[in-house]
Amino acid sequence: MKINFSELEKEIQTILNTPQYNDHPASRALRQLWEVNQEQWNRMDRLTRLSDSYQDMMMRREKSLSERFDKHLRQLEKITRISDRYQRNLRQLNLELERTSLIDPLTELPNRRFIMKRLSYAVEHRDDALSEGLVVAMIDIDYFKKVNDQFGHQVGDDVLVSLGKLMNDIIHHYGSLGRWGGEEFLVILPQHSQEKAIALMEKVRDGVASYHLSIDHKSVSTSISVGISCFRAEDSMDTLLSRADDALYLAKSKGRNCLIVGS
Ligand SMILES: Nc1nc2c(ncn2[C@@H]2O[C@H](COP(=O)(O)OP(=O)(O)OP(=O)(O)O)[C@@H](O)[C@H]2O)c(=O)[nH]1
Repeated sequence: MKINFSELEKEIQTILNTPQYNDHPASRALRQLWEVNQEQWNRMDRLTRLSDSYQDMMMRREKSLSERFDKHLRQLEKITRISDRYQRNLRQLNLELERTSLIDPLTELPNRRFIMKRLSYAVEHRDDALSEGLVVAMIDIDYFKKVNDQFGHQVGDDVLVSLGKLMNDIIHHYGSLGRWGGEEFLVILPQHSQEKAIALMEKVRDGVASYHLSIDHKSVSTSISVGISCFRAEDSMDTLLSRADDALYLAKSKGRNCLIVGS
């Protein structure tokens, strides 16, 4: 049988409030039972409220912890993004720095430092057993001072850029061209016989001699002198280069617009 507690409570309350039952022997016991019951209800109620407020507190705490965790996570993501961007910029700057330390800013060809590195590599890694060896060619533009004097330094710069490109277009399939300094260039041909090197440099010399650069309705033409040096077993980088330099000097003294092989 299902007990209706609310009805039962009302019934007991009525009995306890009826004066004529006050002296009834069961009245005292019933009143005590009623008070114990009320006390237990109150305790239950306190426990339930305590448990509710404990759960509320835990939920608030969990919420605040999770909010703090999310905030830290967002900060961490922001720092990671900044650090990634910083590292990308740093890498870019390093690449730029490396590029500017090795590339001539005017002609955009390898500069003297870079071409020396390449020559040092070519000397170290040459194979003396091969029939064709390492050849260098030193190039100097003839009477370049006159170009500057006649047309101005800016036109002189344009001539250096154009000739650098023209010569590089011919040479880059076979070796490397770099700006040695001023109006001088250096060519490295890692695997060339003397004849092949002469033929190639003759093509370069001829290309420059027939080239006319037109600037402001003026035609600027130039020529180059070339000193060639082929690597010998007893050579160092210095002796190889100084033989090319001596050959260039001879080419200049022979009237320019020609090439000489160093002996
Ligand atoms: N426009 C310009 N001129 C330069 C640059 N570097 C060097 N020069 C010029 O190149 C000229 C070299 O002159 P010289 O050494 O007398 O040689 P040259 O007039 O070419 O005569 P030879 O070499 O004897 O045929 C100088 O006038 C330098 O100012 C440059 O980057 N730009």
